[in-house]
Amino acid sequence: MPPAIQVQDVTKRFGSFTAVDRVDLQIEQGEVFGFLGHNGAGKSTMINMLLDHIRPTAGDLEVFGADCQTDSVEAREHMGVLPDGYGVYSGLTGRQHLQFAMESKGVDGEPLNLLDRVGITEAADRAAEGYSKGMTQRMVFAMALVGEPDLLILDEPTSGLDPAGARSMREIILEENKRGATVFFSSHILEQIEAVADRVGIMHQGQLAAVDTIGGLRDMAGGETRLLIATDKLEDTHINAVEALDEVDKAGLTDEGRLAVTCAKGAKMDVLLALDERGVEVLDLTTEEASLEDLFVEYTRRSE
Ligand SMILES: Nc1ncnc2c1ncn2[C@@H]1O[C@H](COP(=O)(O)OP(=O)(O)OP(=O)(O)O)[C@@H](O)[C@H]1O
Repeated sequence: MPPAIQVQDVTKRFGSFTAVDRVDLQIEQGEVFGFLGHNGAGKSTMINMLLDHIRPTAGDLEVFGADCQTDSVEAREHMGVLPDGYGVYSGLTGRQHLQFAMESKGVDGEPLNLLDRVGITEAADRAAEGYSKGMTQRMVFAMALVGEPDLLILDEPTSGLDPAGARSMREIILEENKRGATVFFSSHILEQIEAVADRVGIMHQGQLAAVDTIGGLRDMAGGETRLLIATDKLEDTHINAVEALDEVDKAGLTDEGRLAVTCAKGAKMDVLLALDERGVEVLDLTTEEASLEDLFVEYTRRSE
């Protein structure tokens, strides 16, 4: 079984500027893969090479075993694509856009079913150029779903969507994955990726800074955790004592007067004991795992 996406040593230069720098990436069939990076990190450039809209300066890209450049027609047959910034056809309704997508893929079906799935049935017979940004995004997503593609390539799929729209998009992504589709989607909205992705790749300045599961990234980032502790009393000596513990990175007071401690995951008990020994009673304790946002900042900082 070939991988859904195989990228080997790919570089893309625009003049003297390197937009993608020696990237290797393999995505297995059935994965939901989140492609994360700041503006300008190289995400769309990678996607455009998969679609053969631009050619790599060096390296190879394959989709389901088909070379994206020399065998681009076959590669494209596997894909349903939601591009970044789709230009609608003037004068065509939403329904006609779907009909057009079906004809180009040689697929029979009822456009309304897909428009219904993305929640814009009522606008089906209005000209799409009058759609709002979110409605256009939903329509283009419906076009990507035509023909149950093996691979969904979604470039910033939630851009322009309200929170309900973003949630429904995530639900559809998971449904598509359940029926067997591999999903590759780019975003700089971390929670979107955290909510659905099996694995995450972090692009930074054209390079793939890290690829792993969210759990794996957390472990690699040191497995730190943040404790928020409400106590009956708290003096500087208590805070200093906690901060002096081996596996504690920092300890300080929050605006609400709680003790905030960043420490290794296993150090929680040491912190509580240190407080107990000094007669400080713990009234409440919450633990926060590092968010994907923290990991992202950590990785991009490290690869600079
Ligand atoms: N055709 C082009 N000519 C010159 N430079 C380009 C071209 N296309 C992209 N770039 C540059 O390559 C870099 C990567 O751009 P890319 O669009 O891939 O980023 P991105 O990660 O998709 O960003 P965003 O999140 O803003 O969409 C940017 O610095 C961009 O200016």
